Amino acid sequence: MELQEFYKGPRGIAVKILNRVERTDSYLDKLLDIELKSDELNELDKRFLTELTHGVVRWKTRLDFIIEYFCKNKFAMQDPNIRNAMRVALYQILFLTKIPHAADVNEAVEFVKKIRGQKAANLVNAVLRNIIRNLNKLPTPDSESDPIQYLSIMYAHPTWIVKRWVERYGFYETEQLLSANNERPTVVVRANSLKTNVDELAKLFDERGIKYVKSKYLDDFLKVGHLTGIYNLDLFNQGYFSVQDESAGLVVKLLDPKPGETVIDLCSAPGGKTTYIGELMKNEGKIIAVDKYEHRLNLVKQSCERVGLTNVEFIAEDATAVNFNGSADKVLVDAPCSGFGVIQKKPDIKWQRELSDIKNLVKTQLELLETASKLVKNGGVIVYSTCTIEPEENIEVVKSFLDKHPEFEIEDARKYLPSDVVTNGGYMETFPHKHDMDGGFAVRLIKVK
Ligand SMILES: C[S@@+](CC[C@H](N)C(=O)[O-])C[C@H]1O[C@@H](n2cnc3c(N)ncnc32)[C@H](O)[C@@H]1O
Repeated sequence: MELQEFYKGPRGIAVKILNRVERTDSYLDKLLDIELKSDELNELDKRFLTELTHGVVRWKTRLDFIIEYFCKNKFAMQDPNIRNAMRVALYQILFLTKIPHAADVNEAVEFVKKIRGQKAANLVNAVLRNIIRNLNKLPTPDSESDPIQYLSIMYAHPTWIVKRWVERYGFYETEQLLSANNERPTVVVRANSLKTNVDELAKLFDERGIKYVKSKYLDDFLKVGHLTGIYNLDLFNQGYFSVQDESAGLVVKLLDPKPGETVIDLCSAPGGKTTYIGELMKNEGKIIAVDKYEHRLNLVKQSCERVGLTNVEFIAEDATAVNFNGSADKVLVDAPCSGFGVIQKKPDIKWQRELSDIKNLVKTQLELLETASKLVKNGGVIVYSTCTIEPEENIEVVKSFLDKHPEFEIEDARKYLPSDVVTNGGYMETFPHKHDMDGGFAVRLIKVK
């Protein structure tokens, strides 16, 4: 029998995806997307598959710590199929408590028996049943002797990140941040003002039985909870709304695009901010959407079409290499970054990034700002933003840029944004544990001469 034949159903496919994430550093969502597009699973199973893969990646080292303890340190040496089948089972035992534990164990045992034989299945069975018997006395690392290791395991984040955050925020705030990062992400949508308004969209959601609350930060945003299948809704396909986190929406509010202006979006794909910019400009004026990768720029094109924007030009180009002068009113640099503000949505990021990535990204971020400085007119505005909370990629980049460019200065973000997302330095900083949205950074720079 081909190995592929074993990876059936949501649990089997989850193991296949998790094996590949571990082996190849592939992005979880890309692998998941392939499976979600196939007809092999029904809607319910697709949701379950997403829950299992995200859940296991989110809690990986916590799950491993428990299994390793009950495996008497033989877990790490097991074949990836066995390890991931056990993680999938333990994730269900700990976090999806509606499913009877016996079913979680049986599925894992049967899968391992087929793929690795009876002896391996016996080990899986014995360990998982032992864990179930000891659910009220699971092992925990000692928080006193090694607080970093404690947080790192209990909240499943790499030690090097935890260490950085404890140094920056202290133990208790780091614990809150790590805990918020492990929440299931909330889906937030933005009403498309070209086609509807937030009250009408709310009514349309009511008619479809979709629950929501209004965003407390943005008038045109609704938070719809943990809804899956949002992209399949008729209203989405008809362009009535886009899915966008509030932190991303706030970046566009800070840019404050107006009808008739010329706005350049230097890192535009997949287009969440481009479309919001276009909606606020009421489809009047010009937007130039740039991205380094043609295939990603196509996503921006599709989104613009879906929401009904007709004033967007698309340029697939490395924005650090373009050498042209411009006279844009506004330039958005939504830079590639480490993504540590979006760990809720992309839990694999925390395991894939290394400290050296941050240093390499800073170079590109500064180069992008350099390009932006040439494209914006006197009196014009650059907004520099990221979806990370790492100062090296945020305010430190801005400081380096301003040292070299005295013709720019920071304009206080309070003029555009609610004050609780603005720091004393006048720039936006958001955090999952403080604002219940993605972590992010944005600063508004004016070219004063
Ligand atoms: C954070 S994402 C942008 C998200 C987008 N603004 C949105 O709101 O949907 C960063 C984007 O920058 C693009 N990018 C990376 N390096 C670039 C470069 N040198 N020039 C232009 N685009 C670049 C990536 O392809 C990626 O699409």
